[in-house]
Amino acid sequence: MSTFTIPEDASTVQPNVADLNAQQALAYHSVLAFVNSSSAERQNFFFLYGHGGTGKTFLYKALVAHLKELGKVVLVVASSGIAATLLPNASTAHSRFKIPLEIDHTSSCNIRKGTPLAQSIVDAYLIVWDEAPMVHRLSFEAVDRAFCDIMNVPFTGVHYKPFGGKTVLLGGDFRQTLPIVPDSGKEESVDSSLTRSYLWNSCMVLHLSENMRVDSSSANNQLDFHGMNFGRWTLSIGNGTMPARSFKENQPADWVEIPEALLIQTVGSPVQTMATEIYTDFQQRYHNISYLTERSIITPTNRNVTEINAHMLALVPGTGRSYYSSDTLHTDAADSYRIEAEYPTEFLNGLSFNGYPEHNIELKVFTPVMLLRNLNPAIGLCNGTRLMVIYLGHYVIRGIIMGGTFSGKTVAIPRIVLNINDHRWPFVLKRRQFPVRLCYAMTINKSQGQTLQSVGVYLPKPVFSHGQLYVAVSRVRSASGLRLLIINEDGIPSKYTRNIVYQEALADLLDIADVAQVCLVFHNFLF
Ligand SMILES: Nc1ncnc2c1ncn2[C@@H]1O[C@H](COP(=O)(O)OP(=O)(O)OP(=O)(O)O)[C@@H](O)[C@H]1O
Repeated sequence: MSTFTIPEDASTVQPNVADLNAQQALAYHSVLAFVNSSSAERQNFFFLYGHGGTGKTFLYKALVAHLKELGKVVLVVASSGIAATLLPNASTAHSRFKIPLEIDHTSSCNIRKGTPLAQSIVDAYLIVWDEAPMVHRLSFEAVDRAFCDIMNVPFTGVHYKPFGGKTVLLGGDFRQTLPIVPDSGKEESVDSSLTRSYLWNSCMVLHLSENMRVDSSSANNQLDFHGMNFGRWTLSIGNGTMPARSFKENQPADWVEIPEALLIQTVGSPVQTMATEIYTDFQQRYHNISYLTERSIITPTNRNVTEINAHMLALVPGTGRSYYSSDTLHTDAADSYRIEAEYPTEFLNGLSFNGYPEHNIELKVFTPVMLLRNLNPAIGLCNGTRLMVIYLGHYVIRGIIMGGTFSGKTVAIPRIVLNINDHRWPFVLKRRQFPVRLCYAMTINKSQGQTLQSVGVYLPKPVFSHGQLYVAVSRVRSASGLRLLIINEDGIPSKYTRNIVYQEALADLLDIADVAQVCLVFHNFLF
């Protein structure tokens, strides 16, 4: 596939300790010092806390590279597939640690002692887990129970050690999206946060605050965004400190004004305007993998993602290929004949589910697609991996991975059977389909963790959950790469949009400066 120019991707750069800034170096040495310490009081549970772009991923990579060089076993996981593709040899935490999907206060992971997986945990010198705030606290507690069991450490009492004494470095940013708790509100969301777990009491927080993504020397970033530079402006959205107002009585005052310099004024169709703004010169560049890798339109809902993708697909020259799924239902109900008769195949074909492929997928060569399942993390095929399609076969689709540590690799995607268990229906839908969807546009939640050159934030409706606006505006290095298109409920372009920040989710980190100081004291003591 040498005819394609593979984009230079920052995520493939291998950082080492000399590249770290002062805060990163402090965190790096602190973890290593505590890991190496033989003290009974040895700290073994860390949280690397820093807002988007402070170089958490960069730091994990430096740590992992150093320990691998010393021949140590390091397990690297991330809460989402896309975050896993940005780290070396990482997989999702759920697949690696066999965390149950249905989880409660007594759950443990499905890891049996004596198995190779259990042994890899025993052997691990360090366990790194990125984007931790996205996962429900019960998942960490299940991992804690499982590790205690594997390490023969009592789960309660004075001899208890978090994670059975294994050194665990979690990281992420509580300003970004929290765990998705279906049909729930703010309280459940905040309660699901890691900071509400008993584990949090034993955690040492390491703090990064210097934004390495936003290029502070760029003139664009020095522009005045409501009295702030671009980096501070994005952070004030994340912190919820940007002045906000309400437009209706009895509604929270969480509508913020977006600076004119970042706004797109629509002319005609909003989707077309957004597409033209972000996919400039598309007719000449639709097949250029660098061009596709470095840009995306992001929006809160799948409905708008589908609308934009369909618009972009129509602009790609040539005829495409349609792939239809084979859909069957499975039920254990006594009256299964009645259920099968009530939900014929045509009905099943018409069902759409978040995170699953459609019955009918239309693709063309050169279109970007996102993988919807962890097919093989070892070769970069994770839920969230982006690929540019280069071959549309009957049994297989081939594509080139866009971004992440496997950028530029050619891979094959097979059809698989997906079991879709949605509480709205009295059956499990078995859909045999290629687990992909077009990704000229993606949801804000899917974009978390990515660094892009050009991002269009399409808001025909405002965001609906904590951290989404912050994730959306903090994907770029420079203000010049960010454009927002906001439509109000009267269908008119607007400069106001909602910024939902659950202060309760951030409150547990207010004393962070003190914790960082404690870390510094230990660091000075140990060196
Ligand atoms: N010390 C450094 N020197 C040079 N570049 C750096 C350094 N630290 C981070 N970067 C670069 O800054 C950008 C953001 O870093 P990174 O992705 O590690 O941040 P993050 O904290 O993981 O962000 P997010 O929370 O949004 O995932 C990347 O392009 C990375 O290569």
